[in-house]
Amino acid sequence: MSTTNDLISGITPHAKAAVLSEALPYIRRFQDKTIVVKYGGNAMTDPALKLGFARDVVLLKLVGMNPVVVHGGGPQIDEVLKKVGKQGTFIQGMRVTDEETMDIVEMVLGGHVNKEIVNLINQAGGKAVGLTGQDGSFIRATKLMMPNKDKPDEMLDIGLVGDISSIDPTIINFLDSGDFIPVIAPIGVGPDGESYNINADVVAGKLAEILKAEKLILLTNTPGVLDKAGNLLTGITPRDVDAMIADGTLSGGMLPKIGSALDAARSGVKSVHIIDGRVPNALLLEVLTDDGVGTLIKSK
Ligand SMILES: Nc1ncnc2c1ncn2[C@@H]1O[C@H](COP(=O)(O)OP(=O)(O)O)[C@@H](O)[C@H]1O
Ligand SMILES: CC(=O)N[C@@H](CCC(=O)OP(=O)(O)O)C(=O)O
Repeated sequence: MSTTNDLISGITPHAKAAVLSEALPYIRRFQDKTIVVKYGGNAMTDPALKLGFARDVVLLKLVGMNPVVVHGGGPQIDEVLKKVGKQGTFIQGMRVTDEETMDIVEMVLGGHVNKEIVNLINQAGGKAVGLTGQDGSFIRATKLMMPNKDKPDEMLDIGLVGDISSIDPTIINFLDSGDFIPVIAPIGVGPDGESYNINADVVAGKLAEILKAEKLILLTNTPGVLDKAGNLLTGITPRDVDAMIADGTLSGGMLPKIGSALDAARSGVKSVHIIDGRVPNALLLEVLTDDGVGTLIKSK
């Protein structure tokens, strides 16, 4: 994987200055605005990319925006499940979560992955604070009952998976105003204090809505949303999404992602993007340059 230094080594000083200058209108436009960034587990594979992501987040904070990071970690959970002889099972993009799996989810997401991102952001010069929805009970959830898409009047029980009932933004606003960068693991707390596993795209979408975010950016491991032939779609509407779900073009982890992205766009988040987290500095490209990357999710 090439580093930022490799990428810019052949560029003239004038071209570098031009890129910085191009960022100015975006820095002004997004001053004090909240940008919710979902960092998917599939985009977290390469150490140089992870460091680059952390640097991008810190840069956005230092130029006056309020980045809020929500992370996933599906593949990282699968790795630990495998070590204990369990196989991850998903229904419509949601992990079937029994008690043992939930313990592993808390350990991997709330522990290892969360602290790694916090540490990387801090190493890059930011002040990150890691949270799960258990902290201050800020993400409340109840057990999700999922409609069976083959039998519409039947509900599926997929274990300790949470349906968000409320998000209290107080702690996030408090951290933002203190120049901290919140880093959130997608775990909710139930009425009796129990933990629920929630898809990270769903948490990011709902949080963007509640925080009245300017942008929601979902970083994943594809160039964006792809059509049937595998070509990148630079923009999609709700009608496109319905058609692509019906004909199976959208499947697996893309289902909760696209659903959350659409909900956020319809609830007033000004721009919602699904972008390729494997591209170095993807976040900066999306926020600070004229060249949007990935797919823009339109509200209508
Ligand atoms: N039409 C589509 N366009 C792009 N990706 C798709 C599509 N349909 C299904 N996918 C799958 O969705 C995956 C991204 O979701 P997911 O695995 O949950 O990633 P993340 O960890 O980033 O949330 C892609 O790697 C791809 O396999
Ligand atoms: C209910 C559910 O599916 N939870 C997800 C939470 C992590 C996640 O969403 O990770 P990615 O963003 O990397 O896919 C899971 O257990 O995998």
